[in-house]
Amino acid sequence: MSCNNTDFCVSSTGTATQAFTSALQYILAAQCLITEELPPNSEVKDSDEFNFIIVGGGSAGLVVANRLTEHEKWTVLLLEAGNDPPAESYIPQFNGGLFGSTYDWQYQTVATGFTNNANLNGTVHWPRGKMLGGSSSMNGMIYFKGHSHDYQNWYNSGNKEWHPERVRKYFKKAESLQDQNLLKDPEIRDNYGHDGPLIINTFNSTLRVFTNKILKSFEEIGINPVKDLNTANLVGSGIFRSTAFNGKRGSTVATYLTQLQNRKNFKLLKNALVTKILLNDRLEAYGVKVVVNGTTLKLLASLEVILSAGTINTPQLLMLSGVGPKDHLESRNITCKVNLPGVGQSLQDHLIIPVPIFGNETTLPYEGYRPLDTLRYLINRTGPLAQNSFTDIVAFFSKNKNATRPEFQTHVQIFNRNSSRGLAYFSSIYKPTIVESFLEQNRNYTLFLFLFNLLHPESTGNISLNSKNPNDHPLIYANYFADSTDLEATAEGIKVLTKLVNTTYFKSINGFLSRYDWPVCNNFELDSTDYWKCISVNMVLTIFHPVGTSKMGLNSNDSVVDSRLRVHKIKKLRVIDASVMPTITSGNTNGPTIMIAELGSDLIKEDNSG
Ligand SMILES: Cc1cc2nc3c(=O)[nH]c(=O)nc-3n(C[C@H](O)[C@H](O)[C@H](O)COP(=O)(O)OP(=O)(O)OC[C@H]3O[C@@H](n4cnc5c(N)ncnc54)[C@H](O)[C@@H]3O)c2cc1C
Repeated sequence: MSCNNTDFCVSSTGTATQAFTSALQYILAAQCLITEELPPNSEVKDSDEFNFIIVGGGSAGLVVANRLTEHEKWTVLLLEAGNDPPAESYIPQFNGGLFGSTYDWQYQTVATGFTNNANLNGTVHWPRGKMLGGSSSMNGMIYFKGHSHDYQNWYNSGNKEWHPERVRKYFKKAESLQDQNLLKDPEIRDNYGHDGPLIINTFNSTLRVFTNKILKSFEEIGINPVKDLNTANLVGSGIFRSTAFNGKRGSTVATYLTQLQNRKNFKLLKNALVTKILLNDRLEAYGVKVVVNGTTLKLLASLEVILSAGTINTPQLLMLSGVGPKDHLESRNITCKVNLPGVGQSLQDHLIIPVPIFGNETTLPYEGYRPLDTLRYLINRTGPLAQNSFTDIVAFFSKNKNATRPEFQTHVQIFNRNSSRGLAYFSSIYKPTIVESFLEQNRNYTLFLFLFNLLHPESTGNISLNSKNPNDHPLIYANYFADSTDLEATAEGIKVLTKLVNTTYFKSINGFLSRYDWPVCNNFELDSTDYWKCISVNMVLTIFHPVGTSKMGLNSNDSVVDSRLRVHKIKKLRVIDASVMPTITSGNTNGPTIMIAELGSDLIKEDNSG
């Protein structure tokens, strides 16, 4: 249908046609308001010098860029391998829509044969954002700050900058809590910051009736609902806070970058893949080699180079630059400039096991969104598109009900009967027999999929180079369940969760646990410890929280940066991103990464204020 008035399918004297045309124009214009207008590439020439060069404009990198450019005399260049985020990044419902696209680095773990035999290719997809905002531009927008004990552990192992009280101050510096209901509660109000760039809010879920029923079920099995899990130090269940506002994602682009983009001392290059850190004979970092739209440039930093390329790319870049385990570098024909055995090691991640409870729930709303929902979103940013694609509740729990630091977490996904989404989810990950087990039950029943997660794994993995080519994906060994205590804990934790089938709500919908058809597990009794061990090993996935590959610590034999985030044995080089975590935090890692970047930026300011 053309917008010329004569071509409309109704006869009109003109007034109606004009009204329809202007409505269509309004809608077309409204889509342009979804994305942010971001700065174009700065004019930068070969050998240009800046005070600071930041590699990677993700969750951490944009925070650092924002904080360093507050110092008007410093020039700061941010180099980002990706481009501006697309519309799908801003619309919360499409949070999974960037997987496998050019905005995703599309990493896969190495197939070892020990785990993941039920997964396609025996591997786990590890998406990572390749765009401004990095993974904060494609994540689930869940906001947790970790548990105070997590930071106490960091501090106790010698990282003196990271006392839980100091960490708390930097979370608050980042935050601006905007949920008006929660702000009325003095304890919650006090637990958050109010003037920071990072807007913290709550989704207005269209599934609230159902999520309330599930929260009630959690309560019946002893996981009590609380008003705000961050304030309750992650004990209990509840609605999570989200990094989204006005119906849109609040990535570090929408929060930190939009604030800083007009500062004259800020320079930006997108589509800029850094391939090497330049080190002189005194082992000082003095710049980087970067490929921008096919042209290689050497860019110089007079004060510091800061690596914020994330848990996979930061160690990759260190190793490509000759910093890492000597034997490994030599095996890839790279001259070792600094032998740091810890680079790429100590990898931790939150694994997930999808635990399926089916039930006869017939009153769920339409799954996904319809054209009217799209209109509603374009007009006032509400409805299903303004919330993420899974439910906004989680539970933290332990085997011991009195534990004050949780061992496990679960997210909850609901798939209607005959769910095309469910089918897409299972068939993009698992081999056909697993998909069949889902389809068989989902024909008649709604699926409540509990994404069980082990919060403090003992197993560690590692990242190594496949080759010295910077475009080659590094090798990711996730090593889930390499330590058998993780498998034991996972199976026990899942059995706490499966008690949900006996709660009032799930009984009312004849809820039942369903077996995955995976031959080697079929001899085990459903819901037995052995059954869950078998399923866990064969079907384990990630909830996308890799950390630790440039771990902070005192000893350069096993850690990469000191507690001021300076790379051991090298001057003027820091790492500020999720890779510096000495141990993984409880809960989702975006908030802690932003906190690290806030605190790390102040460390840079302190160390360069002379
Ligand atoms: C799909 C998904 C869902 C998630 N859901 C949540 C959630 O709901 N809540 C939560 O708290 N956490 C979540 N996380 C985890 C969280 O987003 C990450 O922990 C956090 O974003 C890590 O931040 P970072 O700065 O370390 O890395 P990133 O944000 O990934 O940033 C790294 C940046 O560096 C760039 N880069 C890499 N290499 C180079 C190079 N050589 N040259 C130039 N640039 C480079 C990348 O393109 C990227 O922009 C999720 C993650 C993913 C991937």
